[in-house]
Formats: sequence, structure tokens, C-alpha cells
Amino acid sequence: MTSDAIGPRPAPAALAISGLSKSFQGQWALRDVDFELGVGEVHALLGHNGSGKSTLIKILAGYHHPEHGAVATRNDEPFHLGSAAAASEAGLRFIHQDLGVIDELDTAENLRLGQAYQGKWWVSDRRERKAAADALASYGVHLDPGVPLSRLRAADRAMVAIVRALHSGQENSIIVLDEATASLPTEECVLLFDLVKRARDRGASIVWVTHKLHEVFSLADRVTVLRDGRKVATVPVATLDEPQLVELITGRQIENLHPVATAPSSEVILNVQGLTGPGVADASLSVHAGRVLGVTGLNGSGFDDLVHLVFGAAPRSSGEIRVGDSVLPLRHTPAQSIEAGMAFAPADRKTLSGIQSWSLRENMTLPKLRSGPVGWLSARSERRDVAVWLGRLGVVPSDPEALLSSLSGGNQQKVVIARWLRCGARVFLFEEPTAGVDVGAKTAIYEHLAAVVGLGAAVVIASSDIEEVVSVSDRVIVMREGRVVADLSGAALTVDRATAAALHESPAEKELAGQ
Ligand SMILES: Nc1ncnc2c1ncn2[C@@H]1O[C@H](COP(=O)(O)OP(=O)(O)OP(=O)(O)O)[C@@H](O)[C@H]1O
Repeated sequence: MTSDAIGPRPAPAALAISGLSKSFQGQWALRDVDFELGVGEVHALLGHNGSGKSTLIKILAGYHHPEHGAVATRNDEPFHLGSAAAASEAGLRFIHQDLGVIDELDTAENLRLGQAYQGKWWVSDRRERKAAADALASYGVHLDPGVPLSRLRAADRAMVAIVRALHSGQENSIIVLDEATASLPTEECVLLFDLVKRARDRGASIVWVTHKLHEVFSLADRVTVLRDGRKVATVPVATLDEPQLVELITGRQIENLHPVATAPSSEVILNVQGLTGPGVADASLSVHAGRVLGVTGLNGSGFDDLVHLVFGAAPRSSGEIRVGDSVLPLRHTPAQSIEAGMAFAPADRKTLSGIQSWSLRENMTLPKLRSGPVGWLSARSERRDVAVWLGRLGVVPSDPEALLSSLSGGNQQKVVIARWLRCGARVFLFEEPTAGVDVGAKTAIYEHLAAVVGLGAAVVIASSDIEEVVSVSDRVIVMREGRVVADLSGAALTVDRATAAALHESPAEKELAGQ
């Protein structure tokens, strides 16, 4: 399927992009791309990492200037490219992963920042809050407008951002959401989907950028797929199935999306007992050589704090951590964990793992393990080895001397994962390893995880994506309120049981309590 499929499409267009092209340093990031967003349509925009999605959005937002191409809004009105003011004037609103909300302010204040309603400085707090509550309620969102955003669920924060965008745009706004659910737990995404559908039904036109295939099928009317900067197809979602969509994105058929096999072993490589520290109380786990342990839960449940504590990125107040035969000291540091053979790729790769102004080679040689396959490489072999790893995970560009900052978000992620995979650790801790990574690269990451598992490493995957954790792990622990509330393996390891345990006391938890 490489051309536009025939099917019903909403008319008229809220946004029509034609022949858009943009290059960076002589390389095309977008090439002759057409894209049409219907009025009252949710249009998903997909493509592998580096396929040009962000570039397209940044052009619409006035951040980049294209070499060629034109954009028209409703009624064929030309849209002045290269100006943030023109984008705003035309009713375009952008919601990025970080949502652009201010956590210290309450909902009413956040809505006021976007001039979401006719708030005036002399309006009393009470009236302002009432106006904010009404604005939210008109989209079916019921929140106390006086509560700071930091105290709301992730989905509520995202909904405040969306309502603000809907209200501050003109009537029939055009909203571009760029991986808005990236940091949302799966079960909260449903709340966001409902809001987006309500907004669409009231005439808003929505561009939904994502790597999550199920979102396309739950939400979108049509999907446009980019590959290597070119449009591959625009297709009504009702005419597609998942394998076809994967093929459009990757250009090939992928049969097993989660290829992690585990190797039989009895040796416990990571053993954690009674771990307590910020966000975690009395957690125990053990991982055998050649095994994958998943750790999951809702945001705020402590599933992510757990891996930070194990690595020594947060201070533990009690509990024991053993890697093989060595016991790590109570106040162990990340350096001591690395020394003991641990690798950790945290979720916040931009601030915690990658140095944007360094080359890919420099970023990939950051962890200095005393032993392991990369310990004693000459500069030339190092360059060659880095290039091999970049090629394995399909990092684009694959030039070891390219700066990390010049890569798309997903490609930066692959570099950080590749860095740890090549360092020859015994215990791999991965937090949200495939968030923001395209479907083809996900498979590549899991293939490489399978390879390290096959070599006898122990892998811990901490992720809020319950489905993925269940499909790649042979055992999953579920956390709630800082405690391990379920330990699932074998026939008991199902998405339903893990989700139920994450949300409330489940049969799995009762079983655990009875053990
Ligand atoms: N500022 C820049 N300087 C140099 N190259 C860039 C710059 N921004 C983007 N590129 C390149 O343009 C191409 C398209 O990148 P873009 O960020 O649009 O991809 P994307 O589809 O959004 O990827 P992801 O899913 O990983 O976020 C990539 O090859 C990227 O390396």
C-alpha cells in the first residue's frame, strides 16, 4: 500500500499542506509532503523516528521555514509560514509532551495563561474559578479549579492543556498533539481519548502524532504515514489493520513485535530485599540470569522510583541490594552500581542520560565499565564499534560524529539504549525503554535485549505500558502506593491481572497476600 486509499473523507479541509520540503545541512527532512486535515477530524500522523513528523509540526508552528510548499487553512485562505503569530492567528494550537502547563499554578490560573475564557484581572478569584470550572465542564471535564496541577493525575493535567487549547483557539480550533500520551499510564489515556472525541464532535480538527498503534485504532479517522521525509500514504483507519499499518511505517512486514526470549537459568544475578527509600516501601525482587523482570504500576505508584533506588540514583534508607555475590553499600552511588555490573537507562533521557552538545560517539562511550567488551578499544576501533551499534538500532543519521542535538527525539533514545547495551553489563535496568521509539526500532531494541538475555544478563524493564511489560517479561511485579502488590508469572501473567492490581486490590494481590 503506497498510495492514498480511496475512502470517505471529511470536507472541507481545516488545513491543507501541499508540497512541503525542508532540509538540514543538505539532507531532506521533509520532501514534497501533502497533508490534509478535515474539519471535525482526528488525523493521526505516524512515521519512524526521524521520518519528519516534528519537522512538519515545527514548520506549522513557525519555528522552521520550509524550502518549498504552501499551507492553506479553511476556505483556502493562505497561511503565512514561518511565523508563530500567524499560526496562532489561524487558530492552530500545539500541545507537546511536556503539555506546557505550570504545575505550581492551579487549573484556573493555567487556563487564564491561555486566555481560555474572558478572565479579567479585576474578576474575583471566586468568579474566575467558576469560569474555569464552566470551561472544563463544557468539555465534560470535572475538576476543582483551585487545585494546583502538581496534585492532579497525569491525564487531568493533559486535559487542562487540551481544554486551554480548545478555548483559546478560534471557533473550530486546529489542535496538534505531539505524543501527548507519552508519559500517561495506559488506563488514564482513555480519559484523554474521550475528551478528544468530544472536541472532534464539536468541530475541532485534531492532528494526533504518536508511535502507539492502538491509539490510531481507538481514536483516529484517518492516518498519514511519513517515511524518510516523504508521505507514504493517507488512509481511512477503518480500512486498515495493525500489520498493514506496521508495514506502512517500516516498509517491511514484522511478525513478532516483541521478540524477547528468555534463557533458562537458576543463578540469581540481582537480589533486592526490603528496599525502602523515596517513593518505595519494603520492596523485594530477584532476577535470574537470562530473565526479564517487568516492573509496572500507575504514575506515582513507585515503579519508576524502584529502579532509581536500585541503581543508586536516589538514596535508599534501608534494604539490601546484591549483584551476584557482591552486596552494595547502603549509600551506594551510580558509579558503584556500574562498577558492580549494572547499567541504567532512565526515562528522562534528555536531562539524565544524554549530553546534547556531544557527538554520538562521545555519548555512547560515557559509561566506563572496568570490564566488558568496550573496555580497551583504540580510538579507531571505538568509532567502528559505535558505528556498528548505530547501524544495529537503525539510528539516523548513523554518523558517530553527529551531535546528539541534531537527532530526532526517538533517535536520541536509541543512542542511549545502544550505549548501555554495548557496555556488557550483567544487570540492565531500563525505564520506559521504548517510549517515543517507532515500531521498527522497538522490535530492534527488543531483539538486542533478547541477545543480552541470551548471554545470561538479567534485565529489569520498568514501564507504565502494562501491555508491553507483560508481553516482554517472564515475570512482572506491580506496584501501588510504593509497595509491591502483585507478583505475576506463568499463567497468572496477563494484562488484565496486572492492570487490576495497578488500580485496586485484585485477585492477584489477594493471592500474594495469602502466600
Ligand atoms: N535542527 C536540526 N538539525 C539537523 N537535523 C535535524 C534537525 N531537526 C531535525 N533534523 C533531522 O531531520 C530528520 C527528521 O527529524 P524529525 O525530528 O522531524 O523526525 P520525527 O519523525 O519527529 O522523529 P521522532 O519520532 O524520533 O521524534 C531527522 O533525520 C533529523 O535528524
